[in-house]
Parts: sequence; structure tokens; C-alpha cells
Amino acid sequence: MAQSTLDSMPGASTGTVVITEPLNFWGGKRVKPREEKNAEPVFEPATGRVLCQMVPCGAEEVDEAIQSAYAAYQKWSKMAGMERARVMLEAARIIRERREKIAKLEVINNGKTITEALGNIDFSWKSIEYYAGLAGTLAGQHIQLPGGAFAYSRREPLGVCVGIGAWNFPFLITTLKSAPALACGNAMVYKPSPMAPVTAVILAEIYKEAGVPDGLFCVVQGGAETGSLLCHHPKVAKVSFTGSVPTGKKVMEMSAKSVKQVTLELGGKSPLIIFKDCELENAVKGALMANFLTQGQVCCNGTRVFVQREIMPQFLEEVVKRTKAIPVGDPLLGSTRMGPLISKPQLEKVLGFVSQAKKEGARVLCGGDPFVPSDPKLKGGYFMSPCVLGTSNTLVNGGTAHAQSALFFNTQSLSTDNCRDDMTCVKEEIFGPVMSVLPFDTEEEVIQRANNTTFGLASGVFTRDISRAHRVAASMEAGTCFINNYNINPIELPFGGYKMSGFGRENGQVTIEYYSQLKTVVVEMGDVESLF
Ligand SMILES: NC(=O)c1ccc[n+]([C@@H]2O[C@H](COP(=O)([O-])OP(=O)(O)OC[C@H]3O[C@@H](n4cnc5c(N)ncnc54)[C@H](O)[C@@H]3O)[C@@H](O)[C@H]2O)c1
Ligand SMILES: O=CCc1c[nH]cn1
Repeated sequence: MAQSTLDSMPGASTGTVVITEPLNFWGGKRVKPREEKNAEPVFEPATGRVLCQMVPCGAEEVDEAIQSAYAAYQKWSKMAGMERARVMLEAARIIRERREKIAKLEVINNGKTITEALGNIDFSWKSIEYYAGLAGTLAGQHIQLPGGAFAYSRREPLGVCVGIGAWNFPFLITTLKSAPALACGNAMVYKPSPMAPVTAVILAEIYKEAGVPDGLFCVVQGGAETGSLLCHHPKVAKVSFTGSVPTGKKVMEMSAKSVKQVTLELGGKSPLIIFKDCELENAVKGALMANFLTQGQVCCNGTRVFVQREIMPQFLEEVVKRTKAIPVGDPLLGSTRMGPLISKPQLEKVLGFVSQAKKEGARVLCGGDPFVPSDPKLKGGYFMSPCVLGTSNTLVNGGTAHAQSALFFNTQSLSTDNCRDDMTCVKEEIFGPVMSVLPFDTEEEVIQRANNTTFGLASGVFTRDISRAHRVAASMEAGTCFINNYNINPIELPFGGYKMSGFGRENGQVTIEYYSQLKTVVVEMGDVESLF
């Protein structure tokens, strides 16, 4: 079945693919949905055409998937780590072999460019290789006790884990959750976003082909209702969630009812701080990488770009010039650097943020408009021009952001064309190609302003001053700080949030802790000394 969807990929171009195969997978095979009447259309973002139908799973289907995962878990968890590793390495090999086809399908469903999608698929097989490598290393401790007694700890799996994913990295999020889960001996039931449902099932088929027991990795389709059924199911031991803060809170609340473990990978509004002693060319490139990958729909993006006032004019000139030059268009073309947003409502929401920013006094330095590519087949796509919101104002020197905004409101002679910390576009996660640029004067001031948010996913700093770089990194209330670059997230590095950006980690060795538990076994070698 994987073959039929993937085999049509080499010749496929934007606007030509229709998927009719079932998108659920459990018991080792694709499963037809029971209630076709609840089908929801899934759109190809580049054209606005219907790509397939997503039919949400109901309670019986969710239960079937979980029971099939539990049965597989009984077998998989008894295998040695090295045996699991061998199967996982085969899955990684198959993904590598089919990378172009999977990437193409991802582009058609998600709208990200083929260049980025290929990078995402490579990240995916590397994540499976990485956790395969750790599977054989899982171990406990041996602890000597008095009188020859001893104890040991066993690192054991949790059981059936649920993964719930967002639409911005559909295949990658599926592997980032399943690879550590499977390495530790768990089974996983995964629910992709209803907007990007087509590639998770490809991974399920690849795991099966590689040799996992039937049911070990299942896919159930659906939205909030199906997600809620998964979070409430008594046989589920853990929920790993990627998505927005409001949904993350609900997932946590539902999981708490049966004391399930939870990992929450949530949203962000990350600061990128650019000091005047930076290497400007790199800082500009860093700001673009921090804002425009996957059409700006990246959780850890550095969307609040703080620039030290002295270099603001040069920074803006360069960043705007390069943003205007980003080729927007058919995401399947190798020359395209920005594709469409995921959906019409998302496009409207992002454009709404730009309008609101203008109303609140920000200046649109470029972009921020709907974009209609010249290719007629893309007329119905969800494109917009990448946007920089900034300041034309370099008159105000010194003082804190609050002092500055007070000046803007009270002094007629000063321009109000500026981004301020209190604007909606600066406070809220936009999740689109919109960069907000803000001036600052001192290190102390910018640290305070950068941390003045309920989010805490990532942060970045550009400076040539090594002490300052590490001082700023230590001060950031965020799960990651990039020094002199941005959005470098290889599989070896733990990734996750501070504050309302979530808790728990994905990637890195530490994630083993989030998919396993320790059992302590105490062994008496002598007689029992009883007080009774
Ligand atoms: N921190 C990270 O690693 C990371 C990565 C990617 C995206 N994100 C965040 O995800 C958001 C965008 O993704 P989105 O729009 O798909 O998020 P979302 O919260 O709307 O949906 C995420 C997933 O949760 C499911 N869901 C919705 N309601 C649910 C409920 N009541 N119970 C259980 N599941 C439910 C959805 O169907 C989807 O699969 C952004 O905020 C972004 O920052 C975070
Ligand atoms: O949108 C979030 C992207 C990401 C990178 N690493 C883990 N998630």
C-alpha cells in the first residue's frame, strides 16, 4: 500500500495528486474508516485542491488501535535492545532509500519547499538511527547493600504511548516521538494533525516492512475528539504532545485524570538578540533562518528580533532586501524558498496579525500581503509575501522599551512607525512569515525584555563578545539558546520548553528518561531480620 502512494510520487507535480487509500493503520495494516460520513477534506496548500479525505476515528477504532499496540508491546518489550536496534536501523535505511518520494508527499500535503522537506526526511531517518544506537545501551545500576544484599535497577518501558502531532513537520514529528518510544521497548499510537494526515501512515508501513510486530506503531486519524479519546484511554501510559499551548493544557488536564505521563512541546515567541558588535552579515542570515523556514510555521522561531539601535539602519536595509528576494511559489521546485501556508484560515489569521500590527502602529517594511504566483495552477494556493515589521524610527535614544513607548504616545514629533513590546504581533505567536524587529540600547534592558513573555522555547544571540554571549545564554528563560546562529536543532541535542512552552524534552539522550521508567529490585542474601 505504501508503495502505491509513494510510487506515484516520482512523476507527481503540484496539483496532480489525489490520495484515496485509508490513512489509519493498526494490526499491521491500513484500516478503512468506519464512519465515512464524518469525512473532512484535506487541502493541497499550493493549489487549494482537495488532496484526500480525513475521516476521524471514533471510540471503537481508537480502542482497537490501542489493543493492537498493547499486544505488540508484549512482544517488543521482551526483545533485547540490540534486537530492537536492528529493526529500527532497517526502518531508517528504508526511509533513506525513499527520501525523495516521502519528501514530495510531505510537500504536497504541507506546502513546505522540497529543499526543506528533504532536510526534514533526513532528520527523520537520523533520529531513528540515533535512538537505535541508544537501544542497546539502556541499563540500570547495581547497588551493593549491607550483609551481601544488593539491589539493581531495571530500565523498563512505559507501555503504550500516544503521540499527538502538529502539522508543520508531519513526518519528522512522527519519528521524533516514535523513535525514542520504540527504542525503549514501548508501542506507540500516533495521531497526526487532521491538516497533514498523509505521511504518518507511510512511517507505519516502513516500520512494519522493517520487522516490528504488527500493531507496534499505529496511526489513528482525527482531530480534537479522537485526541481526547486517546488521552482518556486507560491502557495508555504516556502522551507526548506537540501543538499549541491551549491544546497542551487540555491534554495535560485529560492525562492527569488517569495520572499518565506527559511531554508537552508547545508554542513560542522566541527572542533573537543582535548586538552592535555582531558579524552583521551572519546576523542578517540568522534572522532570516530564525523566521522564514516552513513559511514561518516553526515553533522555535526567533520572531522578536531585538537589534541594538546603532546598527538598526544597516540591519533593516539588508534584512528587507533579502526578504524581498525570497522566491515564493511552487514548493516542489528546487529554486523555491517559500511555499504556501498550511491552510486558508491560517493565511487569513497571519494576514490579520499584520493588519492588527499596522493598526497598533507598526510599520510594514516589506511583504505581509496575499501573494498570487504567476503559475495559473497556484492561483488558489495559500501564499503570502514574507513580512518584516519594524521601525523607521532611530530618533529615540536611550531608555527602556516602556519609556520609549511612553514617548511614542506622548510626543508628536516622533514617528509611531515602530514595533513595541506591547503590540499583539510582538506578544503572540503568529506562526507565519512575519518578523518583528525591535530596537534596544543595553544588555540589561534587552535581557529583561526578551524574557518578558510567558513562552520559553528558544532564544538567540549574535555578538563577537564571548563573555556577553554566554552571559546572555545563561540569562535566557528558554529551553535553547543559539549563539551566532539560529534554528540548529540536530537530533543529538535536547529540545523543549521553559515556562508555557512546555516540559519534558525531545531529542538527545535525555529523552530516554521520558519513555522509560526504573524498577528497583532488592535482593536479600541472608535471613530476614524481623522486628515482630
Ligand atoms: N515545541 C514544539 O516542538 C512544537 C513543534 C511544532 C509545533 N508546535 C506548536 O504547534 C502549534 C501549531 O500546531 P497546531 O495548530 O497543529 O496545534 P494544535 O494545538 O491546534 O493541534 C495539535 C494537535 O492536537 C490535536 N488536538 C486538538 N485538540 C485536541 C484535544 N482537545 N485533545 C487532544 N488532541 C487535540 C490536533 O488534532 C493536532 O493533532 C504552534 O503553537 C506551534 O508552536 C510546537
Ligand atoms: O516547530 C518545531 C520544530 C522542531 C524542531 N525540533 C523539534 N521540533
